[in-house]
Amino acid sequence: MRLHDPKVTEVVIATKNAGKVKEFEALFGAQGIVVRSLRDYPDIADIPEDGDTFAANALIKARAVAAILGAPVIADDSGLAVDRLGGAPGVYSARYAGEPCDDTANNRKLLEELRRLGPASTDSEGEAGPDRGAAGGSGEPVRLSGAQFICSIAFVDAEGKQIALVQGECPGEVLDGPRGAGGFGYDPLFYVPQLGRSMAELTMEEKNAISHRGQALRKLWAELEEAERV
Ligand SMILES: O=P(O)(O)OP(=O)(O)OP(=O)(O)OC[C@H]1O[C@@H](n2cnc3c(O)ncnc32)[C@H](O)[C@@H]1O
Ligand SMILES: [Mg+2]
Repeated sequence: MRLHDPKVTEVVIATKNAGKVKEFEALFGAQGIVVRSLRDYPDIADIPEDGDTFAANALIKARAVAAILGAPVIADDSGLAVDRLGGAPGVYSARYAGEPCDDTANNRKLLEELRRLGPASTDSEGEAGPDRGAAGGSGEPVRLSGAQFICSIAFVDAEGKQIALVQGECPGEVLDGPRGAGGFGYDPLFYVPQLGRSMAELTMEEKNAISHRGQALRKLWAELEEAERV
């Protein structure tokens, strides 16, 4: 990938999330691009994320940091949309259990909310199959609901003008308890049916190959390459 300008060797990503930074480092590192994040700029205050959508929040973060640094900036706004919770926690994923953001508390709240609804059954979602919502003694993990990880990535120039805005999605299911020690956030509760493992049981490469973030970033690369061609 050439990020807009082939001479670019470094990108700024408007995130404080260490898990996101590691994933972006792996994704951009493969292109020889160094990632800077807000962890390198500790004086930049928290940016209010008051948009209604992931896309709006990604743009808010990218523009706020571009204005401070006077440089092009990428931002990622992402989260989990759970079918049986009507798409919650959605844009509130980071503060689902309140502020400050606490992954363990968020995961606990997600399990509480789903258990409150009772067992997943074949009726509520219409798509439940024999291995959903019941362990059935088959060794299959218990899944409480279908869900999607969603990631919007915004790229703005130094003046805050939108260069690209893309979104990636990753479908899966919410487990009834955590599995695995990798990843971050909701990964231990997010089961990837086609791999038979939770997101937290995947290597970084496996996660980036299928994740909402990996997909969004590949769309961004494709858009920028297309823009350079015309
Ligand atoms: O705003 P920044 O500084 O980027 O960091 P953040 O952690 O607040 O990020 P968001 O506002 O985008 O909120 C995303 C929430 O969704 C969760 N999340 C996003 N991507 C995830 C992933 O790949 N795996 C697990 N959880 C994820 C994450 O843990 C947060 O709770
Ligand atoms: Mg945030």
